Amino acid sequence: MITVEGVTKSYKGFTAVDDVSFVARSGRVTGFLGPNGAGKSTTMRIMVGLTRATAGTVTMGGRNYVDLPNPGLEVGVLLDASAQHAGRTGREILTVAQLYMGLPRSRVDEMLEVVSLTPTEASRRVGNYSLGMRQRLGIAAALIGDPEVLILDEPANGLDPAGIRWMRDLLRGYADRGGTVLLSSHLLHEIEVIADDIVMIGNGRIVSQGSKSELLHGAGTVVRSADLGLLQSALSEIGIATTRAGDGSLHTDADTSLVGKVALEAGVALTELRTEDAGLEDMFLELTATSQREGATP
Ligand SMILES: Nc1ncnc2c1ncn2[C@@H]1O[C@H](COP(=O)(O)OP(=O)(O)OP(=O)(O)O)[C@@H](O)[C@H]1O
Repeated sequence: MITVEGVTKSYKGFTAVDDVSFVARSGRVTGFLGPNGAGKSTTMRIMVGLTRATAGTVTMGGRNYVDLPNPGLEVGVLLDASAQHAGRTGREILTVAQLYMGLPRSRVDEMLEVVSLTPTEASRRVGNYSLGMRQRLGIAAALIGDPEVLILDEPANGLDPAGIRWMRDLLRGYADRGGTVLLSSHLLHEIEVIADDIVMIGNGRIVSQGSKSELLHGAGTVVRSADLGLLQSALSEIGIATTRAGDGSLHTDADTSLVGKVALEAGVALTELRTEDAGLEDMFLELTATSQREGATP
């Protein structure tokens, strides 16, 4: 579990992270979402002691990262896949981590296999790796100590579709075995597919957080019928506004039970009645509108 409490980071009068608090729970994948410059990387750097917070604390399993005696055994970190020594081979980088953490030598080959780097690739210098290969190596280095917590900044960057699917399955399995995964992304679809919980940040402040189902649920009702005109007027008589979508369905903010009742009383047979899920993209653009460079209107 990661507990972030009141974390603030100011740079000469500019507040990059402003009183951020959230919990990433064990057994769950927590997606940390926000537009460019929102403060995701700064918050993650603070978590692992690379940037000093102006205020606030971050603990993992109750302790500060900097106080962990052998941090790689407890927290796996991938902040910047290109930050590895370009002159070392992939195998050397994992071997350094293995020696440093006091792990058996066999862990290196195990990890290369987990991230699908071939022996030939592992013997090439990292400076010649593609971005996707660096991400794979970075994930291997994060996982090598079999930690309980994973902190990954944009891990899907540079991965091909098969690589993204592989990473998704890997992180899902990791969380299902009780691990805590915090991953930042601005790839909304990725977060929508993989995350159990979502923390959204804009301009350094948390704008929304909760389980994915809570956040994306309850945006109104979608209804279909051969007689939508009659239903529309029955709803409008009791003050419920509706809109017709291009696909022929009717949308309203009222909840499904009320719409169903009105339809029954009006004698309108429905072919579909369901809660409308808010799309993550719409929600993201709306909640982070003030920090979007391109404005909020899609
Ligand atoms: N060392 C620093 N000095 C001054 N400002 C900084 C420093 N580090 C980060 N910032 C600023 O803090 C803000 C948050 O940056 P951060 O890298 O945390 O954003 P991010 O959400 O990770 O963005 P991205 O999705 O683009 O990676 C930005 O405005 C950035 O310019």
